[in-house]
Amino acid sequence: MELSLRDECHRQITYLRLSITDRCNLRCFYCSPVQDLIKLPHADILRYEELLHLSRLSLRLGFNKIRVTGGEPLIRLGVENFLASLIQLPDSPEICLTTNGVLLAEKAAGLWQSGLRRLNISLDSLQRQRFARITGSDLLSRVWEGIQTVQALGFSPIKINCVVLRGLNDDEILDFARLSLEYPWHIRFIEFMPIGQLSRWRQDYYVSADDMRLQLLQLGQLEEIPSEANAGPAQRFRYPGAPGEIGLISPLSHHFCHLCNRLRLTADGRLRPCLLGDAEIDLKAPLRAGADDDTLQELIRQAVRIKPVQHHMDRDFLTPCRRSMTSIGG
Ligand SMILES: Nc1nc2c(ncn2[C@@H]2O[C@H](COP(=O)(O)OP(=O)(O)OP(=O)(O)O)[C@@H](O)[C@H]2O)c(=O)[nH]1
Ligand SMILES: C[S@@+](CC[C@H](N)C(=O)[O-])C[C@H]1O[C@@H](n2cnc3c(N)ncnc32)[C@H](O)[C@@H]1O
Ligand code: SF4
Ligand code: SF4
Repeated sequence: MELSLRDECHRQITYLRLSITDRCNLRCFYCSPVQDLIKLPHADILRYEELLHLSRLSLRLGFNKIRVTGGEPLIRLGVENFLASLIQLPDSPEICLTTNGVLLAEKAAGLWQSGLRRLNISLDSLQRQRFARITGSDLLSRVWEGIQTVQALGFSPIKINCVVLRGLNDDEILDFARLSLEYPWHIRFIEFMPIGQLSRWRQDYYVSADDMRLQLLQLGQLEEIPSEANAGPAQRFRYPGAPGEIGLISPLSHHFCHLCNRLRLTADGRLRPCLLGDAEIDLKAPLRAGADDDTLQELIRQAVRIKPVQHHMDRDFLTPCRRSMTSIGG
């Protein structure tokens, strides 16, 4: 059994993100393309047993963390059983879910029973009408109810992801930050990235993590929290005495590519070495053609070998990647 996978830059690759559907029950402004994409035919989406097989092979190669995402992962039927199967895989990988929270209240008990504990929830406004404008649906109260339900059940950590958009929600940074004074949640502010050919990206919407930090300092000093093993890309802080944390995710202004530890599997079974690059390795075709485990593992190693040193986007030089965020999974 191999113990670890390192790429050409000596980065240890341990974290696999699985997009289990390209479908979503929201149409977030910063994520959905300007015109509807053709949905992947069901037959093109990896079945749960295929996802489990590829996860098992990845864990044998040294991966130890798997995040289930989408589209919206909670709209896929049977997601609770799938999570339970992932959690029971050998070597107890860390299993996490990223969701928009719309179905959390009704699914929370089932998710808890599956063994899932780690939840990242997207929430871009605490104001009802604004939430509706950003996501296309008037569902803030349902998401809030979902967050309160998972908090009461004991899920931990609960991370709230907020993509900050100038003129749309950047005046709510302090309202979000205050949640870290009241709850043990990690409130994470994310820079808007140009993803997908039909993205609504415009420079004017972009707010840098440095600007977010300046606003955050109005509420108090920010104590830096050192990163843990397996941590994601957030720089972490805490207001003195607060039960929760603040995170800044700055893919454009201060990228974290030198620390990158991840691969992504798209809903249709392509392994992406980088979120912001278009290179992909098809695992679905060989898997369905009956490729043996060695062949599939060699393809995973190949994705690690071609991982770019870093992305090449910045605010002034943008090369939006072609695929939309919903089929990559964030
Ligand atoms: N450019 C870039 N952005 C990323 C990467 N990973 C996460 N992000 C951004 O951070 C957002 C939040 O990601 P999550 O799904 O919550 O996962 P995570 O940040 O890895 O979460 P933790 O493991 O809990 O820290 C994503 O939607 C992206 O916007 C990455 O590898 N590269
Ligand atoms: C694609 S969604 C998938 C999971 C789930 N539907 C959700 O919203 O949490 C995963 C993450 O991607 C983030 N995201 C989507 N488009 C983005 C963009 N253009 N720039 C930065 N983050 C983005 C969302 O905020 C969300 O936290
Ligand atoms: S995939 Fe997530 S971020 Fe994208 S539209 Fe759906 S809920 Fe919003
Ligand atoms: S942009 Fe690519 S290389 Fe950089 S952190 Fe994200 S996935 Fe990793």
